[in-house]
Parts: sequence; structure tokens; C-alpha cells
Amino acid sequence: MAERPQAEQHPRLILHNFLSPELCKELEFIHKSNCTVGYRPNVFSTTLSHLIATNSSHLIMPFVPIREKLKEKVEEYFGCQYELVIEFTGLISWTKGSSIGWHSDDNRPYLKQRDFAVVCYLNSYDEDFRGGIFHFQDGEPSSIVPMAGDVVMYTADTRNIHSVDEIMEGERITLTLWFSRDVSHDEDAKLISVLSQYSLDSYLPEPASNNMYWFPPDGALKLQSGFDIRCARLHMLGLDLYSSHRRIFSPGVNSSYNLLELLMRSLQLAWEDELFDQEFVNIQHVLQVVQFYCWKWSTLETMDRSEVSSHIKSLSQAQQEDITCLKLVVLQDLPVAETFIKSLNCANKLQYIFNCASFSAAVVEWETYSSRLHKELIVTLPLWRKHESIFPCPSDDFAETM
Ligand SMILES: O=C(O)CCC(=O)C(=O)O
Ligand SMILES: [Fe+2]
Repeated sequence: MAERPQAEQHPRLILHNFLSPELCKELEFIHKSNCTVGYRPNVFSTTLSHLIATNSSHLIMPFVPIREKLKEKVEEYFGCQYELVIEFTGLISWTKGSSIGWHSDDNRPYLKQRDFAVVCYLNSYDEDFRGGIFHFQDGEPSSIVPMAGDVVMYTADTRNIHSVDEIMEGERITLTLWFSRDVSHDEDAKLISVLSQYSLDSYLPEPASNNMYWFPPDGALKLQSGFDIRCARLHMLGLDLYSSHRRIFSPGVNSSYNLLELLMRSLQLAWEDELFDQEFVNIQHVLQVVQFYCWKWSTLETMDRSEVSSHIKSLSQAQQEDITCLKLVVLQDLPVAETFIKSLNCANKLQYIFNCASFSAAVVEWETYSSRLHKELIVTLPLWRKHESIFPCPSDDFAETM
């Protein structure tokens, strides 16, 4: 009997440069400023429902056009008779030590609704991480070297058993979606319902509970080892956190739990022996602005700085002590945190040096960016509610209201 063609035996599609470099960077910014400790060791994730629950609903806007484009491509390529629903959308990053052995994506009873998988690579092998090569057990191509903008689509069943090599260094970031024929697993319906539960009055982020950001997750119970991933990302850039509220805790009450609560309150950033006078509402706000700076760094560098005043003061001795005290709590296990931070950096990646004037510009630009997305969400949400589906709205519709 003649062999069935490969397309039938192993239905899969690889698309190069399907996502623009700018979208890859934007999604990387969203992930690095919002992710929580994930479902597998050394893995971090950002789901759309988490963005909504942390008052960052506007950050789902950049996902909307690409979700639609990917859905159309999956339906077209796999010749779907009926419209599919998106079952899950998430940003996932894998760090040193993470890997996954041979599996199909529907290999658990509670995953049987998954019909198609789509993995979009947001950063690149060798530049941002080493290891992390994707393999199919049978058929061609047998391996995929992740490159920013490339996409792999495959059926979630045993015709596409795959694995991912262990990450050796760096952070490998993907946008991962699963599609289903079963409308009862429609992610849109769930997201629209969650969106209705939260006020959309502001776009200032609110953190989830501290233990969701504690790494490794088993250390979160007693906080006796490990570190806060958000603070580790700041430390990686040479930035420290200062809380003017620390002094309200009397010495006996200064337990780690109390001090960690300071992350939920207003904070300032310090760099070397200088303090920015900008007050952030909480750690999530700090991280969003800092990661925005990392995303836009090269354009901010070239901006006219004459309008941007950088307000910096020298740190007093007492303020420096407060910074050290908070750091000892948030990066409890400093050697472990520093080893982890080092492993997040890929040796081949060009590192940049923090610049105060460009950072002040980033504070202003972050406001403009967030407020634009927030307005877009407010205009679009009634349409999503009406159609019970999340879809891109033509930009003309925004123009009238802005
Ligand atoms: O990130 C990848 O390349 C694939 C990940 C994977 O297989 C999964 O999450 O099931
Ligand atoms: Fe998989």
C-alpha cells in the first residue's frame, strides 16, 4: 500500500516572519512586566485572564489582531469546515533547566478539547537563549530552531508528538495558543465575562498576591528561600527599590511578610547612589515602566531630551539602609537570585547601560502608550460583548472617540 502523504500523516505548518519584530518586542515587554511563576519548573507565564485580573486589561489589545490572523491561518491550512474557537492564549517563557519530553498536546483527559496548537517564537535561538530546540518525533521538518517571528502550527494529537530541548541559558519566550472545535471551550466568552467583573476606570496595574511571583514556587510558603521574580528583573538592570513606608514598621514587626507587602504600595527607583523622585503606585507599575524602557530603549535614546527633566537626588545613608533591608527580603537568597539572573542573560546578547534621561522619557511614553490602549479597549468592549467574541476593530472606529 502506498504511503500516505506527509501532510496527512503529520499535519503541520511552519511560517517564517509571520509576526513583525515590533510585535515580538511588544509581547516580550508585556510578559517581562506581568508574568507569574508558571506551571512547570523554571517556566513563567502570562495569561490574558491574569492581565485582566491585575488591572492591565488594556494589555490584551496587542494580542487581538494576531489571535485573529492565526485563527484564520489555522482554519485555512487545516481545511476546517466549521469555525474554530481559541481555547487558550498565553505568553510562556522557559529559563535554564526547563525542557519537555515527547508528548502530544492533547495527552491528558482534561486537554482532549485541544485540536490545534500554535507556537509563535518571540525571540531567537543563540541571540536570546541557547538550547530550547523543538523536535517532531516523526516526519519533516524534524527540528525547528526558534527565531523571532516564526510560527509552528500542528494538530494536537499523536500525529505530532514533539519535545523541546533543555534551555541552557537565557529566556526563551513564546506566544502559545490552542484551538478547539468545541465552542464550550471558547476563551473569548470567558475573557469577556471576566472583563465585565473588573472596573476599567484606570490602567494602573495592581499586583496579584506576592506568592505568585515567588521563585521557586515551593519557597513561597515560608519565603525562607528564593526570590521575587519582579525584583530579580530590576536587580538584573542594576535598579533598586525604595519605599518611604518602611519606617512605619517597628523593628519587631519587620517580618518578611510585612516587608513584602511594601511591594503593593508606592515605591521609588534607585540607581547606584541616586533616587528618582517619580513615585510609582506599586511594584507592577515600576516593572511595567522599566520593561517599557527596555523595549523602547533605542528610540528613547534618540529623543530630544530638552523637554524631559530628569529628577534625581542623592540617596541618604538612611535611604540606602532601607533599600538594603527591602532587598534582603525580596531577594532572600541573593546568591541564588544572582545565579538565576546571570542565567537569564544570554552571553551573545548585547547589554545596555541604564540611562536616567531616557528613563524619564520612558515614564512619559508609558503613560501615552497605556492610555491609548485603554481608550481602544473602552471603545471596543461593547462590540465584543454584543458579538460575544473578541475581534479587531478597524482603527477608524477609534479615531472618532479619541
Ligand atoms: O515552546 C515550544 O516550542 C513548544 C512547547 C510545548 O510543546 C507545549 O507547551 O506543549
Ligand atoms: Fe507541546
